[in-house]
Amino acid sequence: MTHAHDFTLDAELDATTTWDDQDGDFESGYADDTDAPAVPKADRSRPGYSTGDLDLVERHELRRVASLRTELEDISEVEYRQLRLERVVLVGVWTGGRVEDAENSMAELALLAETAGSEVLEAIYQRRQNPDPATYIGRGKVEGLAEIVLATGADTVVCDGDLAPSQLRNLEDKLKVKVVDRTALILDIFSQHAKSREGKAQVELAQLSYMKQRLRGWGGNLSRQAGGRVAAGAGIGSRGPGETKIETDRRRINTKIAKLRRELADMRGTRDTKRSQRSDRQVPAVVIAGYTNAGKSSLLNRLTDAGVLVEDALFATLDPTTRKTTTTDGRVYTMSDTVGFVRHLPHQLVEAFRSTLEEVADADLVLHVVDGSHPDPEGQLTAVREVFAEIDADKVPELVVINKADLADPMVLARLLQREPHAVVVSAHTGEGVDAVRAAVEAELPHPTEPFEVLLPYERGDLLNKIHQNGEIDELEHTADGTLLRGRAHGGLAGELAEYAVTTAG
Ligand SMILES: Nc1nc2c(ncn2[C@@H]2O[C@H](COP(=O)(O)OP(=O)(O)OP(=O)(O)O)[C@@H](O)[C@H]2O)c(=O)[nH]1
Ligand SMILES: [Mg+2]
Repeated sequence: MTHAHDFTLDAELDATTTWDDQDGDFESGYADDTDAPAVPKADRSRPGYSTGDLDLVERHELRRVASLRTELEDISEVEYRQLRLERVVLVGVWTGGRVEDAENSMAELALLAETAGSEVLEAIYQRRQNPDPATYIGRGKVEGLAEIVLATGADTVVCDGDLAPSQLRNLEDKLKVKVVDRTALILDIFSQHAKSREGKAQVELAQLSYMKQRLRGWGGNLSRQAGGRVAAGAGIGSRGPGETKIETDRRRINTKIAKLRRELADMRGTRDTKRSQRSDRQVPAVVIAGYTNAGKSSLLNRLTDAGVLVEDALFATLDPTTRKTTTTDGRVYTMSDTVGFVRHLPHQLVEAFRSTLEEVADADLVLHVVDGSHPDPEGQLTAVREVFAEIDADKVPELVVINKADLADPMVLARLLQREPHAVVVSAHTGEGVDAVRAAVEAELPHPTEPFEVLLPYERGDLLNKIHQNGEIDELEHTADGTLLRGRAHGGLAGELAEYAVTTAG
């Protein structure tokens, strides 16, 4: 059993099955073959499910009625079709590299699927030079996959890639269940989690663009769909799907996309104004970024008591959440949470989320959080840095924070520290290392540079406050005429202080 592996996940991922083109058979990945059940454990543990062939066929028929065919109707409403994933089988194609990479990729897909609210019944991948242009996995393997779908009672197959519309359609035709790709899955998660107006608009835009590309591919399905619905006794004669309908849909999608783009441009204007106000005030901005599920929101909570939503689901954060906080010596700075990164983030999403990510490029410091307990933290660091480079955020000073120290293997932590000598090890969970992170952040914050020496009258307590919050004080003395201060401030504040400057003669 060369590729046998149980994922070390909480996921109900009981088995990995690998197909190898060389030997033609597919291999089931149960670690112990004597224990290999006829159906995956997840299914066995489900009371009321029998594995009789007839039942399977019946369940299959039921699911078919409730699957994609009926949901295509949504397109005419110019609404993104809801995936409503429930019981899924994951499928990947492993084209090269280490076995662990293939399995990490599948494990991540499993986490994504669970985040979307589905139950993972089985994960399989095939070793092959390239994905099949027609069916993603090898044509000969589709039948085997169909059997697994039937045996597990899955209602959806999720492919670990960005599939062509024709590939999705071919697989759906053969498997008789809904087939989605990684992009659709991520879009679905985004749409479930987006909360702010801007976040929602961005997700919708990305969904519409994705859908528009697929409309062409679904043309054939749309026509055939009528038969399916007639057979199911629904919508007889009430709809006439066909090319004209697709054209209408496409036009409506285009109109909606244009409208969303305009709205987003407006929202972005507001955001830029806010940001320039901040840079006028010279309040340093720290941004927490990193791979999804690394613990960014948890760390922000620890550092600022912000109460940001923390969820053991990928993409818990979709709103840029900014908090104001202070250093131990009273200087004010902001700290923002960001949306988590994923590998192979669909290109249309990178663009859609650019305004969120741009915050990283504008920051004075990035806290790059990585999950030290993940099987491949180095891979995550690299993947995130690639995105930083894409959005011109790679020039921003970066502080690597290795989180989940309480879970991580000490050997892995040591290995990471060797690679990232300036990293800080922390557990947002236990609080271990949080003070070290805070100290490191304070040390990295840009310092004000304009020296001042002023005598502030006592009625200018407001200015004194500002100096405390945004400047640095070297000397402070209370005199009969006011407060005598020496230190450094940012340009704006230094300008305000100018009128109280102490002349050397004083
Ligand atoms: N054991 C342990 N769990 C942690 C730690 N930090 C975070 N977690 C858990 O990891 C999960 C993800 O944490 P979040 O803070 O939501 O992660 P995130 O990076 O903000 O995730 P997204 O916003 O989805 O990208 C949650 O279940 C946390 O409770 C830690 O130091 N130790
Ligand atoms: Mg978060």
